[in-house]
Amino acid sequence: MLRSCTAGPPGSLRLALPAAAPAVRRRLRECAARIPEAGAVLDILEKCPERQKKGEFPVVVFEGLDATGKTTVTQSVKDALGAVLLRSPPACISQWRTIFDEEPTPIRRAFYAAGNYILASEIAKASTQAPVIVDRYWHSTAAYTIATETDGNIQNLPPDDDAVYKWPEDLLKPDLVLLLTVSPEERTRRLEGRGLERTKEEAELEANSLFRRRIEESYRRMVNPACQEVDASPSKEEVFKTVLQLIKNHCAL
Ligand SMILES: Nc1ncnc2c1ncn2[C@@H]1O[C@H](COP(=O)(O)OP(=O)(O)OP(=O)(O)O)[C@@H](O)[C@H]1O
Ligand SMILES: Nc1ccn([C@@H]2O[C@H](COP(=O)(O)O)[C@@H](O)[C@H]2O)c(=O)n1
Repeated sequence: MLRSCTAGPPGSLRLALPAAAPAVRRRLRECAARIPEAGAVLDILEKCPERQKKGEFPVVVFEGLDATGKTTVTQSVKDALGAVLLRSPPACISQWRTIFDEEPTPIRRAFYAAGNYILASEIAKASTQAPVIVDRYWHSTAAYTIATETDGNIQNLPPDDDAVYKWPEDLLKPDLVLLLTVSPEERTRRLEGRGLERTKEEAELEANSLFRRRIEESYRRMVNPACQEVDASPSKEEVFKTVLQLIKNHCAL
């Protein structure tokens, strides 16, 4: 039986963050008798071909804390490029999200990791037809896991060259990952302006500035692909222009 991880040695982090698809499947299988939805996610995952390949169109991922503007800018970029917009976790499993959000870390993160592998099949297919814009992918799963499984300030994060910052070898890689950042004050303004009910994790993000800093720093330490940071504090129009230019420069569109 899987137990919840507490902050502590790198071993607990390794247990929390499955490093490849076989580990994700194993973890879902282990809890499927108790959580039928884990069996349902596993069934979908097992129908996805392994080691998905990208099509000829670019794949651009947007990452960042909640309320940094991902939904807003991804929608505009999608319209401007005639792209396909996908998000993680994908729609086919998102109805089970609240169930997994209540589970101990290893099971919860196995759900999000499975979502990334299922999303990879959608990206592979869509990128043969049009550019693909993705709202959260592996970097979110990794950064939130690392931040949850460590304590205190960013000095307590695993060192820069730790394997937790590496992209899983068997997961389809995007061409570009843009990390949207805004000041904590601006983020709070946007959260308040949006006025949606907050999840437990969002409430913790609000209350705990160290947690927020660990997430952002973990994003910054991710490698191959690394995140390209974008200051998302300007107006929606300006952020959109900046992002579109970055995509055009990087992806030769
Ligand atoms: N550049 C901007 N300037 C001012 N307000 C913005 C900007 N971009 C987004 N907003 C507003 O901030 C709020 C949060 O934006 P949005 O929902 O796009 O963030 P998000 O990163 O997708 O959040 P989540 O991860 O929680 O879904 C919304 O009310 C949106 O209208
Ligand atoms: N690839 C992903 C996507 C999401 N998460 C978790 O979900 C939370 C944010 O989701 P939103 O729908 O509010 O954007 C985030 O806090 C992560 O815990 C994930 O782990 N991996």
